[in-house]
Parts: sequence; structure tokens; C-alpha cells
Amino acid sequence: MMYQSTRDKNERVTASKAILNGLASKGGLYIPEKFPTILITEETFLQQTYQELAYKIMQPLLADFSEEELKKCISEAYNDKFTDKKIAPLNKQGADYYLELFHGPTLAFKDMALSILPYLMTTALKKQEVDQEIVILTATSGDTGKAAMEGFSNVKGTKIIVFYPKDGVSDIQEKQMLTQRGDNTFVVGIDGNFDDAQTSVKQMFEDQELEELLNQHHMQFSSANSINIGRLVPQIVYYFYGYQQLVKRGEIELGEKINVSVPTGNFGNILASYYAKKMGLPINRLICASNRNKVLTDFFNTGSYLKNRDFFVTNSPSMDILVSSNLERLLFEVVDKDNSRLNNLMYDLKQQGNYHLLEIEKNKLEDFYAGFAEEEEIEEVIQQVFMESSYVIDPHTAVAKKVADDYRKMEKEPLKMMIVSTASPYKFPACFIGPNHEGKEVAVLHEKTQLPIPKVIEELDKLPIRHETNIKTRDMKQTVLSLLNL
Ligand SMILES: N[C@@H](CCOP(=O)(O)O)C(=O)O
Repeated sequence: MMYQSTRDKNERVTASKAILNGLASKGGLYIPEKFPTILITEETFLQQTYQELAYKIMQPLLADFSEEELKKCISEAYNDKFTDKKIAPLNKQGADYYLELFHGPTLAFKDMALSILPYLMTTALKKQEVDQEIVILTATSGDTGKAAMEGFSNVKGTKIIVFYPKDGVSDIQEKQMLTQRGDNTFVVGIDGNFDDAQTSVKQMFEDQELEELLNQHHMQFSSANSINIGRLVPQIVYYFYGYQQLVKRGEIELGEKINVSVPTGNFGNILASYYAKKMGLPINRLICASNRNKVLTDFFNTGSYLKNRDFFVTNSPSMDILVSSNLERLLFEVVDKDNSRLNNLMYDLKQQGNYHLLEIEKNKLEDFYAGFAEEEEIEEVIQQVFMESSYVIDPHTAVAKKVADDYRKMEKEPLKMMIVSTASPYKFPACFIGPNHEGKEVAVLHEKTQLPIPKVIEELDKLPIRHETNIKTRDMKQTVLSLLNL
């Protein structure tokens, strides 16, 4: 199993090389050349633990990892770092099934992949006999940054530099990042938004002079964002696991189709569910749920991607994104793997801020339904779910719930709905309790809901601030050079 670049069919690499590189050359993204089929009808499927299923699903996609290597990565990643033994439990509330992906060390779904990525990367380093230091450049709108640093903290042979929008993340997300331990971790606030951070990071990947300079100092860049295939492959696993739980609990028959609603920003999480569907998971509709930054909703509904529009800082900050990187991987399928057509679309996006699909291409998006939620709707949904079920959801999950409900109204015979629950409500307490609680938000949320406070949140206030660098977006490259002493 090899990976090929979306932008150049001649660029083919193994899984371990794709993980180390992070991004393909000329801005391309790596795609598996073929998707394996996972037979859910196999007897073992219903018996498998999260870890066993992870091996079954990841093995064909990471074909150059030996059985021993991959099993070791899995057992080091999915252990008691997760506060729920199931790793990704399914929680039924009313007609909905919330796939809870926030029981990892940083309380967001990013832990599902970033707990294992450092192990995959260090294994890949050995396999490729690379003796360079890996510098992980990461852009975050709140959750990836913390999860990536937690994963890579003090991992030998790596350094990680995270850029985040200074005024674009929640207080708790920021505190989680600024208190990060580990001599190899660096966090930098910028005066721009997530798109600015991600664009500059991608430019650094494409900067040949920088690459040479890094080489001279025995370093190379890689990525912890979902542009790295090593992020996406582990994310496919939990869709199969959620489905397995539905069957085991007698909620559906094996083989029955379900809908999946995913809060979407950089398009990595929903792409992982699309890949799960391609690999044989019976998903009917992939529901792409956006917040007020609804560039994806408009894209799926019109076939035109228009990034030049107002950028809103919202109460679901992890989804405040107008350039959804992983959409390129879906487009690659939509244009029938035609590199030159894809290059043209990406060129138009870069030069004029938009691209337009042909009717025949747009018709290939029918697996998806897209919708969005305004900020007030998000707050209403959170209250409504709590009133009906005493269940607390975070604002990103509320976006997915709102759009799932919109979709359900159109279905004659509604299928079971799996809502991907991406973060702990304690990362965004203000959405439930409202403003003006002067630093007591966590206690107030607890008082109002009785939801147990995660230990990492309780400890947050006692941790010293370790990172205090804030810069202008235009100085990101210079900052990287100085952090690396180049
Ligand atoms: N939602 C993200 C933005 C980056 O997404 P990623 O999945 O590509 O890492 C965040 O919280 O940082």
C-alpha cells in the first residue's frame, strides 16, 4: 500500500515516509492509493476491543509497519491515559447516539490521533533510518495544539512549535496550551486567525531555502495537523468502533445503514468518516456541520468554494476556519484523481480565493449533507439537550446536533444518528452558563450540571504559565528560525 500526492501522481511514498513528511511536495496531500475493505460481517468484528479494532483497520493502511511495531504503537497510545476504558464510548440520549471522543488527556477528539502519532512518527524515523530531528509545525484553532504538544512533549528526536490565534480560542484552551510542559514544546500566539497560521505553516513547508537550512542542521519539518495522513488513519477507527457498539447494544442490525453528523472545520474528522464509508462501514449520509463560518455548507450546496468572506470568531472556535485543508482530499476523488484538474482548482483558490466544480463533479458530493448553526442556536441546543436529558454537550457537538436535527426533518424514515462529540463541555463553559463569572466558570458549570470536573481541568489553575510569546503573523518564519537557533 503506497500513498500518492494529490498534486503529482509520480510522487509515491510508503506510509512511514508520508507520516514523516507530513505534507507532499508543492503543497500536495498524501492519499492511500487504494482503500482496503474491512469486513464488518467477520465474526470477530463484534468482539474486538478498541485496540484490536485499531490494529485491524490501521494495519492495511500502514502496510510498511510490522505487526509488532503497530501493536506497540497502539498499546502505548490507547491505555489509561484515557479516562474511559472503552476509549470512545457511545452515549445514547433521546434519539441520538453521541460518540464521545473527549476522554483523552486534553479532552478533545484530537487525542484520538495525537496519542498515537508520536509513536507512529518515532517508529517511522527508525524504519526510514532518518537521523534528523523532526520539527512539528502546527497551526491550531484551539484543540490540535494542546493535544499535539501533549503527545510530543519530551519525545526524543522531536520539537513541536504551535501557532494559535491569540484572540480566537477559549480561555481554557489557551490556558491548556500556555501551561504545557516539555523542553521541546513551543507555543506562540499570533495576531491573525487560524487560516493565517495554517497558510504560513504551509508556506514554510514549501520554502526550499528553509528546507536546505534545516537539512544543514539535521532537521526536517513534519505536521501534527490532519494534513498529515498519520492523523487521519487513526481517526477512521472510531467510526467503526461506534458502529460496532450500536450493533452490540441491539440498536441496529449488522449491516444497517446509519447517518453520521460531524462538527467540521479543517475537514479531517468528516473525511475520516468518508474513508470509513469507502472501507465498508454502512454510512448513509455524512452530515457536515459548520458554525457561522459556513464556507463548507455553501460549497456542498452550490459546488462553489468561496473563501473571501468575513471571518467570525465564534463560541465554537475550533471550527473557525475558512480554508478547510482536507477538502482537497475529497476533491481528489471528485475529479477522478486527475492531478491537473485538482492543481487548477487549488491554483484558483490561491489566486482568486474561489473555485467552482462542474455539474458532473458536484453530483459526486451526494454522500454529504451540509448545514450550519448560528451562535444563539448553539446555545439554545445546549440548553435544550440538558433540559431533555440532563446531558451536557460542548458547542462544537451542539453544532452537529443542530444540523443532524435539520437533516432528520427531511428523512421519511429516519436512520439512527451518530453524533460525533468532539470536546468536553469544560473546555467551553461560557456557552452553558453565559458571561461574567470572573474566572469561576468551571465551578459554576459544575454547580449547574453536576457534571464531574475532569482532573486536568481541576489542576489547570495550579500550573505555571510556561509560554508567553506573541507575535505578528508575518513574523512566523522568523520566530521558527529563532526557536530553532538557526
Ligand atoms: N480544529 C482544529 C484546527 C486544526 O485542525 P486539524 O484537525 O487539521 O489539526 C484545532 O482545534 O486546532
